[in-house]
Amino acid sequence: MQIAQTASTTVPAARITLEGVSFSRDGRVLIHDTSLEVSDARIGLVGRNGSGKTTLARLLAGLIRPDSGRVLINGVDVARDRRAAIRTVGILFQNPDHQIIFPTVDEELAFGLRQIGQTKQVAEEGAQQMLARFGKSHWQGRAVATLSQGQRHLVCLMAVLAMEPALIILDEPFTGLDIPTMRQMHRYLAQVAPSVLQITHDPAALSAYDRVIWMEKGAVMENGPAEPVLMRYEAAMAEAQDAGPDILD
Ligand SMILES: Nc1ncnc2c1ncn2[C@@H]1O[C@H](COP(=O)(O)OP(=O)(O)OP(=O)(O)O)[C@@H](O)[C@H]1O
Repeated sequence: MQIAQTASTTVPAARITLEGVSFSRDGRVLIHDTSLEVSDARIGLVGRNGSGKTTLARLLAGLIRPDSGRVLINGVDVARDRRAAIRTVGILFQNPDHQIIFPTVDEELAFGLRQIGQTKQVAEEGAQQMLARFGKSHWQGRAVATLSQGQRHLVCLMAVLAMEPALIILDEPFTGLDIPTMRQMHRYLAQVAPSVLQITHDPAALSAYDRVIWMEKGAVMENGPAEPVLMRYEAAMAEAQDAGPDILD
């Protein structure tokens, strides 16, 4: 088991288990009978457009329920035990506006903490602490609508981190950010997140990762140490560049 060095403590990596997971929509199989057992601090998820990465991420977060099989994170069946799941897995989407539901920054941060059972007062204090930790105490009471896209990403990240999940899933959440902002986001994550699973189309973003899972057509094509898997993935993508998209349609 890999260990993540965070700013405050040493936390074991989350245990991710898929047992014969299948998922279909509109009569199409999007994830085919997939089994997996991994426990690493930094995991990359790569694959062509439509290969099933976001669907797998949503299954891992318990946002959708498998038609058959189970998804367990640290032993929590995330689709069935939603209460435990929101303490265990956090997910960051590409577009912060799909995630933020409250008008002000601190309401947004406190909401997640209320969801995990904290009282209003404790949740509000937790929101303030999170803002202070990121040097953003002056965002207290700030309207989300007045923040830039990068700043909204940071709000989403803080909201997820405040809940201290064992696993944070990033579904291309930094697309469209400028390079310094993206680097800053990664620095924050490196300091605080125990386990991260990142979906990306940029293999360079995964160079320091422990493991890479490569999806093809709704199944795991490869799952292993980052460097050799990325090498084979990049070689396959270079070869396939004229072969048309890998979509399940
Ligand atoms: N709600 C849905 N109903 C029907 N089909 C869907 C649904 N969501 C996704 N799909 C299909 O499932 C397949 C996998 O989609 P998914 O979003 O998981 O791929 P992805 O690997 O994340 O792709 P990308 O790299 O383009 O983001 C695609 O063919 C997509 O059209």
